[in-house]
Amino acid sequence: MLELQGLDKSFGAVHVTRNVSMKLERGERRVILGPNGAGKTTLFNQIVGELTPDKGTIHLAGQDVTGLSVAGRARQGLSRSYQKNTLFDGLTVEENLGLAAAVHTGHATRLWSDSLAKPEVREIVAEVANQVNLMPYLHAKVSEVSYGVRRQLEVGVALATRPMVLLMDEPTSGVGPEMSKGFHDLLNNLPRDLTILIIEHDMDLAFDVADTITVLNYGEVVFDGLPEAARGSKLLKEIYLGSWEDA
Ligand SMILES: Nc1ncnc2c1ncn2[C@@H]1O[C@H](COP(=O)(O)OP(=O)(O)OP(=O)(O)O)[C@@H](O)[C@H]1O
Repeated sequence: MLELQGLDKSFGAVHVTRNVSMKLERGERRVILGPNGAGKTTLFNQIVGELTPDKGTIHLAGQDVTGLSVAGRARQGLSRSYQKNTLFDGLTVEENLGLAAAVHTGHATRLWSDSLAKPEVREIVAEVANQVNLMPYLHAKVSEVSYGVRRQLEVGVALATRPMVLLMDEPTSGVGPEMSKGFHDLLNNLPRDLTILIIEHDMDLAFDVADTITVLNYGEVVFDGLPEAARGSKLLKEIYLGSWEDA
């Protein structure tokens, strides 16, 4: 579903991504782990289209999307859940989901209340609100909901574009252990045919939600395999200086 081949990226003399390749099958949930500075975010930005790789290709459902913009990739089914604040604070949760769905379905018009009334848009909003447990908050303004609900909504907005592949950059950063657990449950309850790639440095999340794990170190893939194998890997213990055993 998503295939990266030989992605290479340098900033001046700093070689940040080194010949990174991986393949995600449909429905696979893969977590990319790595210590600070390993190049995770730089890799993520190449996949979503915010950075152009110096070398290598990105294929989505068999199509080469390496030359496409962020929006072009989104149209092909690659959606990103933003950590950055991309929600409309003055609008309700329902309106935020509706706008994403309206843009995706081509129903976005100047009079956006009309867009939100379209049956196709309403259907997506209801489906996504259920998937990410937002039903109780639909009519609340984003500015009034908790940080945790905002994070759920960010995932919901990404899902409202009906992606084939969902990318997330450190989805539980900044949330406490309880909320983090709720987020793990949310991820585990998403449709099984959705392919998910998560960049993370929290090993708990990786072991809880991942089917497969890739570990980056100094921009290079040093592990690619099943979570059980990752747990037993000496190399990974070294990279994480013992913290691995606490995972
Ligand atoms: N635009 C840039 N210009 C120069 N160097 C950069 C740029 N972006 C990233 N780097 C460098 O590339 C390296 C990898 O950074 P990156 O943010 O991709 O790592 P990371 O694994 O996501 O780290 P973290 O977990 O701390 O977010 C770092 O040494 C960083 O300083």
